[in-house]
Amino acid sequence: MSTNMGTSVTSNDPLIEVAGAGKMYGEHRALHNVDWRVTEGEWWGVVGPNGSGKSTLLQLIAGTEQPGAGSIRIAGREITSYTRKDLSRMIAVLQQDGLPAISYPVRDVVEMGRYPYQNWLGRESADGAAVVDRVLEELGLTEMADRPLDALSGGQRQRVALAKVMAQEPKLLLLDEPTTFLDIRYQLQFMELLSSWRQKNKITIVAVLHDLNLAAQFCDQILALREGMCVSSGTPHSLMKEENIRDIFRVNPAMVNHPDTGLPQLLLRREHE
Ligand SMILES: Nc1ncnc2c1ncn2[C@@H]1O[C@H](COP(=O)(O)OP(=O)(O)OP(=O)(O)O)[C@@H](O)[C@H]1O
Repeated sequence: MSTNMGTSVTSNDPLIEVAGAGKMYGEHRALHNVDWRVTEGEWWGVVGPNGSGKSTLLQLIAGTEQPGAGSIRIAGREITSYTRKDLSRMIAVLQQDGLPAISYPVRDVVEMGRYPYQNWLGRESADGAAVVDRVLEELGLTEMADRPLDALSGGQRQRVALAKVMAQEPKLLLLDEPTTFLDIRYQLQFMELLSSWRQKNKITIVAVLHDLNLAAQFCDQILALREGMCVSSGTPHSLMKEENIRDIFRVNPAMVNHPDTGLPQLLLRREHE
């Protein structure tokens, strides 16, 4: 197995290339024949009903599950050709409840993001402490760096989880419903933090999101799955149309344009008035 990172993407190689990917769990088909290309620097939202295969797709790209059919290529190479440590230098994953309420101090948790850069003695050659300081500062966590995680609110803990993946300095960030447990203010704050971090560091983001309005406001492109298949992909304007939403989610929507940006936003119509 090669340890050559080879993470620079040539102009022809997408950062992620999913080709004919399928995944079975026993008799259950979680994904079927998914083709998808993500170019470096893009922010994709992955949407779809419960059980449509979003998390499974993310796990294939993270390398934590193997496809039963097709292939996953990262930066032009089969994902299986990378070592686990190579992948963790390149890809960070953040789940919906990013960190459990344990008694570890904030700084220690953020430092864990530096693990992929440490040797077997737990030391790293680059100045990891400076990276951790900078990330704590950027996310407004410096004041609470010594507080234990279990003394923070869920929203603050999710900010620490974001700090930990930022300290990892990935090229690609995979997020699985990261705003699920956040109130609307923290949801927006979380997405804005991601957005400015992405602009500064030119990273690529793939985020599974249930909130279509947030997806439309922040993502460049959206991929929609239904019953394990890719049913639509494109810009928020092209995807967020009444007929698409009705078809994918089986609800009756009304679309409006955001008054600030003109981006499509969705209102739900009640079935019975
Ligand atoms: N480890 C597993 N073992 C068996 N079945 C699984 C496993 N993981 C997922 N599945 C099944 O595969 C299908 C797709 O699941 P997945 O979690 O990818 O969907 P999802 O779109 O992320 O759903 P949600 O929006 O509810 O989180 C579901 O029917 C699920 O029950």
